[in-house]
Amino acid sequence: MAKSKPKTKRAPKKPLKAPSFKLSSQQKLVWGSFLVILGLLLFIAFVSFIFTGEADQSTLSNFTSREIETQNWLSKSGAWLSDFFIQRGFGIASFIFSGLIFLSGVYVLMNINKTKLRKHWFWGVLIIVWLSILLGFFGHKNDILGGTFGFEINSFLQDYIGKIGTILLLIFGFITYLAIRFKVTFESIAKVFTSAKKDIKDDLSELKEDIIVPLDNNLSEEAEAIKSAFEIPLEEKTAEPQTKVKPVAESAPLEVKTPIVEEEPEIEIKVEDVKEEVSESDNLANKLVEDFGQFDPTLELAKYQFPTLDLLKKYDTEGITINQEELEENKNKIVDTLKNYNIGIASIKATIGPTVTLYEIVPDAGIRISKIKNLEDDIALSLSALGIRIIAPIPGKGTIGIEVPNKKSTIVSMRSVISSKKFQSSEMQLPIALGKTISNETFVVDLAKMPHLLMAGATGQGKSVGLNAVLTSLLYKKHPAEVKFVLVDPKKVELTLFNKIERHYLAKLPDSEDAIITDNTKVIHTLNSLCIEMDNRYELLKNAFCRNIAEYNEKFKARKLNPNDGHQFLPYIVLVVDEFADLIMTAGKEVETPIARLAQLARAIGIHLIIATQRPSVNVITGIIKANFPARIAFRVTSKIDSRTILDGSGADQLIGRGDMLYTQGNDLIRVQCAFVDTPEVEKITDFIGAQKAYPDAYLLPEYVGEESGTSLDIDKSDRDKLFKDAAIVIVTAQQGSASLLQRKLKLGYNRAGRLIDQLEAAGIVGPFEGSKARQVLVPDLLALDKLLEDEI
Ligand SMILES: Nc1ncnc2c1ncn2[C@@H]1O[C@H](COP(=O)(O)OP(=O)(O)OP(=O)(O)O)[C@@H](O)[C@H]1O
Repeated sequence: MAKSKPKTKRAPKKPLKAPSFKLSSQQKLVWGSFLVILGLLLFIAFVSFIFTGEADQSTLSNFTSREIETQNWLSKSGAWLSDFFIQRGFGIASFIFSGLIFLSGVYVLMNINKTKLRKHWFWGVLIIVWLSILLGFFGHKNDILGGTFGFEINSFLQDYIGKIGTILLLIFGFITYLAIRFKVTFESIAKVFTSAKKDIKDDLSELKEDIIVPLDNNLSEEAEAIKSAFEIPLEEKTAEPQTKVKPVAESAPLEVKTPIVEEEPEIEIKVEDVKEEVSESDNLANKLVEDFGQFDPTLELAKYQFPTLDLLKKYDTEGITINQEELEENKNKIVDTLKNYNIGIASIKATIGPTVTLYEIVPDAGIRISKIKNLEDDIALSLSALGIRIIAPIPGKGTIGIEVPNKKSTIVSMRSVISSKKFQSSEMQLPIALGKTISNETFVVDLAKMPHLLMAGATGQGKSVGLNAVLTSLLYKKHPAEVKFVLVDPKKVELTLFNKIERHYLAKLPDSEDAIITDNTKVIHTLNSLCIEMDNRYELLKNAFCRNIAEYNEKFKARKLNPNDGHQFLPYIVLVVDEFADLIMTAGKEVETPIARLAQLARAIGIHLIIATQRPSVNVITGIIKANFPARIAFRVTSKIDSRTILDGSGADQLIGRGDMLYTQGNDLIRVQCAFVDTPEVEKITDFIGAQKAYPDAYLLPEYVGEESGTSLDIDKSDRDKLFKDAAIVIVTAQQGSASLLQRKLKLGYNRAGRLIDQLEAAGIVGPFEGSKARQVLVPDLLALDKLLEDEI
């Protein structure tokens, strides 16, 4: 069946262009001023038309003749336009048109969100129509009140539903408008009346207090009568007002209440109390929202512009190329190999992805799945390709999948995933566009749902690119007020570019100069500080009766939480640790404990962890860390054991590198080609953001006072390691206080060497921990050491 001619064809590409219609700054200026001026001209022409319209009527038929003069302030065009809009159109409601056009100009000039403008136009046109019909009701043919439109529609309606029907229809239109546009409800109208009633009641009680001296008894009685008249419907609707109009002493509200208490269970009364309290605070919040609108966390950087798509690169090699010959060849090889082992195939189907093609086969009835699974190596051999992965069966499909790498892989650009509809229209809290799946769909996940991410892979397989893809996604979707990054980069080179957006997006310790953390002591401080931030946030959530950060922020935006009680809008915090193995090796438990604590507890309060490591060994990814990182990404690793450590199964060892990855968030393994974002692209994005107005400082984390100086000095002499003296000799001889020196010279494990260093510090032989530098040796030579040790005894 092989075809003689290799036929290549391009798969239909998804449109890469951003959906929005963009104008350059110059075009905006031209368009904006054009619309503003047009709006003004129309307004002037319309006003003039009210006075000169009648006189100009006769001139309209001779519009082209220069001899005939018009009186409109804007001459012939003014007269014609006004006649068109007002007389023959919508009557004086047409003034709204000039307003809408003027407003559109302002929006374009000031680059304000266009969705709001669309709303204004929508409602504006509806009001024009409604007003024109309403005014047409009162007007006559050919008058300017409702215009021809208003008059004609009116006469049409009146023919069919009569005058009363038309009025009722107009009222209905008005109510619908209020309900949809201003969300007015029957309850809110009732509330307005109730609060008015309450105001009057308060005024009356004040009045009553003023009239203490019964000089004017009648007035006091009157006031009381009015007061009780209002009280009755609140307490008990059935009670007759007359019974209440009694002298103050006899009005006895207790009498009314007692039967209620007896008949009704107590709980109901309590419920009413609570309701009143809640509604009062709600009322205040509603009023604040009415007056000032919802709290907008982005207000401080209101003019902040999100990075544009053109900062990201387009790649020529993008788009899937289908090589029919390759497909056919691979299919035949798979079928033949399976046939050699007596496995018949009922059907075979291919799905082409960016780096691999998935062949889905349905074996003949009675074939055992394990038999096919065991043939992984044989199929790889016959296809002479690395990175064959067999998925038997594909979850939820009832077929067996064989993934075969494409001869020519295609790059998935960051631009293509960021511009995808799936990412652009995602409603996720922290959306991350990771790349494309085997079926070429953009793969978007929510970091807030993960809630933490573990990334592992051998060196050079795409981890750093993956981290950059995650950070880029968030930069494209989240305002600086909504998310903050804590970046830990022991390699000191990978994340430095993000320094430029320190005052926009980064969080740091109050006393530190650099926001990106490269030093191990600082990492420990930062992690502990994040734990404090976590505890503080939990306290805030508890006080606000919220279960998670999303609820809390919603409540804060609705102005239901008082900033004077310490409440504030809480941005998400994303902690990114590159080279986690390095940290664990040098700081061990000190790092593991806060990380584990954050991983266990921080999800609800919006702190999310992303940890990347080159060495996915069990002493780096410990059980406690694994248990709290259900979402994992595995790039290619070198051994099955490493794959098992990350994914709890094999697969990562069969990837082909360069961003080919497996993603899991529990059970399913999804193969994704990671989106590629290059350093120059990240640089452009950070430059773009960095050039804009920023907050005065990075987001400050709570202060953490380290304890390491105290703890090490508490070590008891009797607890010293047997090798303590030997270690001291090694350190003093080499004049270098490092644990790795002890490891090498005394052939020790890291932990024991670390303990020895702590003991040497306690004994005053080496100085305190200084991050990546070796500790200072405080004893100059062996003689001094001998003396020091003797003195101790
Ligand atoms: N998604 C991708 N698409 C195409 N090529 C990629 C992708 N990811 C990585 N590569 C290629 O692999 C190279 C190494 O990637 P990267 O620097 O991310 O590896 P790494 O795992 O971080 O390595 P190290 O651990 O040494 O820092 C990149 O320079 C790039 O050429």
